[in-house]
Amino acid sequence: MIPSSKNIRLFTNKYCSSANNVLRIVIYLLIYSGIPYSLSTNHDYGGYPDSCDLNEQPECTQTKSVDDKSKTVSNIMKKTDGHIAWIEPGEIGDENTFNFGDRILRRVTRAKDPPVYVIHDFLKEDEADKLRKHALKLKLEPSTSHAEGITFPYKGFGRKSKTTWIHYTDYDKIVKKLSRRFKRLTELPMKYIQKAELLQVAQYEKHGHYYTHTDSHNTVANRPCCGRVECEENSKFCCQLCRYITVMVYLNDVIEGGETVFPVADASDETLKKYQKEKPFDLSKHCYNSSLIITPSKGMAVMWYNHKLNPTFSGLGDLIERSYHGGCDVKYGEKWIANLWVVVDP
Ligand SMILES: O=C(O)CCC(=O)C(=O)O
Ligand SMILES: [Fe+2]
Repeated sequence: MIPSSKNIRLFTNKYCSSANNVLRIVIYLLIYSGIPYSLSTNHDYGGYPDSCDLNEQPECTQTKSVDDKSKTVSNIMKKTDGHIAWIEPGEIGDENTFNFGDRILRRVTRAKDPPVYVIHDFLKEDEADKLRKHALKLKLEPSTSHAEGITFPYKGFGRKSKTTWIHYTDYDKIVKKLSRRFKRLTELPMKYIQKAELLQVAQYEKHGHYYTHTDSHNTVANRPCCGRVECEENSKFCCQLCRYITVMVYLNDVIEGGETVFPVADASDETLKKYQKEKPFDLSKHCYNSSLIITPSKGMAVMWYNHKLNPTFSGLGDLIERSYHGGCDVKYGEKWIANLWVVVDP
């Protein structure tokens, strides 16, 4: 019998729908067994629905992709029951992709200890320009080192730049949904971005630099985190630095110099000890001995962890000793950066 088109339709409907069902079950089993995640380190964490990003509704913490990941990648802890994300760096060169609607961005591992990631084109050229223009309008003042004398050994001469600060409600107006971009990148709940320190914009002119330092330090009991309280500038006993993550974005291309360096990233214990003993923090002399050297590129973000999490993954842990870093001399041109310091209470 020659099958009529109606018969073919019935046949295909019947068998294709059961084939579809089988396929569905296989996909379901694969997803819930975690096999896709254990087979690949190149996860796409970019799939959160838009509606989930801004207001942190409880259901947003329960999206399937989050649950899948927390089942299979145990060290990526999510905000359910108070856990805070710590993104495992994997191997150098590993990358995760993010879908930002009109473009795909890649978060690439550049170091494992501390975990350092770079994200090219995190800001578009015109967005970086707008932030710089806004900072100029606000007027930049000669930089001081926060909590001088605690994290920074030079009392002033090791940092040559100017800075100003922008609240998230303002930078979100200048660069649409930038706070949401920070949230996606850090994989932290929005409240950590909104309660981060103000966004610092810094301008280095020729010969500008920032010698080796850590952005944070080990915390002490009974002192609030800076960014949570109003303090007199440099009054180191009023607050303490609790900067879990730094996200630094280059706002221009530097003609020559101005590299960001991590002198002892991934170094052996022996090298770290020697570094801490000899303190070759003067980057005008020691820039290029660093184990990780990042060349500024307009719009690129560099993200790193300054602290581990405490053993329950619910608060700030120890300072990561190898998070020493700094900015080398700008040899020609100038250098602009924006720093977001995400605060987590101990
Ligand atoms: O300028 C750089 O590359 C590093 C800046 C920095 O470490 C800071 O502002 O804390
Ligand atoms: Fe720094």
